[in-house]
Amino acid sequence: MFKLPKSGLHGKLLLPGDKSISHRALLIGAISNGPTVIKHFLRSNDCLSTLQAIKDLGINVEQHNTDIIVHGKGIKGLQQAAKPLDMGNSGTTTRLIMGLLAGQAFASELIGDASLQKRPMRRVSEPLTMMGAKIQTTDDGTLPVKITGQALHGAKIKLQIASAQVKSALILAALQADSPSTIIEKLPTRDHTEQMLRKFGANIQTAQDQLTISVEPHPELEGQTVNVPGDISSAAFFLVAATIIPNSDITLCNVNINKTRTGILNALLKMGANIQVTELESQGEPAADIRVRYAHLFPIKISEEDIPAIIDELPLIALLAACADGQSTITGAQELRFKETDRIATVAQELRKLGIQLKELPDGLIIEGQTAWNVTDPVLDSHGDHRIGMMMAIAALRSTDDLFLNEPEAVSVSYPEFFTDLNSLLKTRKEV
Ligand SMILES: O=C(O)C1=C[C@@H](OP(=O)(O)O)[C@@H](O)[C@H](O)C1
Ligand SMILES: C=C(OP(=O)(O)O)C(=O)O
Repeated sequence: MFKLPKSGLHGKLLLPGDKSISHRALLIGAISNGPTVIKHFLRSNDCLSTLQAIKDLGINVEQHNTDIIVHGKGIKGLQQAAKPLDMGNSGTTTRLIMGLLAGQAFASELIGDASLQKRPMRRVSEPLTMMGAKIQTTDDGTLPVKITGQALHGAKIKLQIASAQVKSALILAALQADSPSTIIEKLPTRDHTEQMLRKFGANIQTAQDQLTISVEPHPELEGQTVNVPGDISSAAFFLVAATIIPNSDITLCNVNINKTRTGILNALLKMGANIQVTELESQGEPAADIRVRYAHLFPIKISEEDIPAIIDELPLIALLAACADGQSTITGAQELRFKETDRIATVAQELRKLGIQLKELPDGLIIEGQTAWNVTDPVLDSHGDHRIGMMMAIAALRSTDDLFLNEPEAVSVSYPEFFTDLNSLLKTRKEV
């Protein structure tokens, strides 16, 4: 159990690399010709699952701390793995690799940890079947998944849920099909796969509606250098911490500000947060330094069309709402129930321990702001979910009680240095 610190935040922080971009750089590097150099790669457990998977598929990888060189062998260069591929805790690895392996000339099996074994995989296997894929899940639609690689055909597929993982799996399969494919999203989701594949030489068009994606098969993908910007989903914990802890003033450096990811900035600004974004020159995805200071907060309404750009930050929105001046609502977020934990349930359960009043909806939460935080249980729990653990560590900074966190090590899934970085921002304040 970990005793949680209390203080305001000051100083500067360089965020670790973006998780979504790190996964994609490994996978796309593996199926490209020649070396791909990944700079500022995120060495978290989830990305290391992807790294191990491509090694198991016969790809040589050089590792120099956060610089990685992937020696890609082209789209037909992967080899059958000698054993089931272990996806660990990573939904992104699993779903993207399902699309990649569906069109290969060999069979694969995917396994994962207890949390990942509960997560739905038919959302990927069913649309892939429309391209001719042969994928078997358990009767519950979960891992282990068996993929018998097939010759795939192009298809027009309309997605039923807004998911970048599902979209990316279909794009990776469509690259291997016998004719062009069209994928139509329900709502625009993060577009790192499309952006990166274009950079590597693929012909992928996104229509003006931002929903319709056309994929030409069999591109000549050439290895590239990928500069991974800082992860806005990791920066979000400190954006929120500095906003809710009086006297805080921090600058988060080199944070990715891809518009499909900046829902947290938009929400903070709507709530009255004190944020300055200074865009940096960048050779890859856009990045910025973000200064944030303590502010008085107003309530917010988050609804379905807002969700994709803020999906992983919704637990933090619940915390912000608890500090705001009135009642906030999150709706249209049923996808939260299919993450590492059911994040509607775990957010409600954990924030209630601090005395925060909230109501669970099937697809979201109603949160009462500025109710007295009367701690009813000082032992908080990550439930093995990195984002819940980090959100509760930030919530604990607002409470005057001594609080503890169970399973703090879950943070390593996306942010192994989280507590070190948090402590550095707290220590800086003492020196001021
Ligand atoms: O494509 C990605 O890298 C991700 C997409 C999102 O999942 P969904 O596609 O299930 O919304 C997000 O929650 C996850 O952390 C990363
Ligand atoms: C949902 C997440 O990741 P994944 O789906 O890759 O497990 C996350 O990082 O919050």
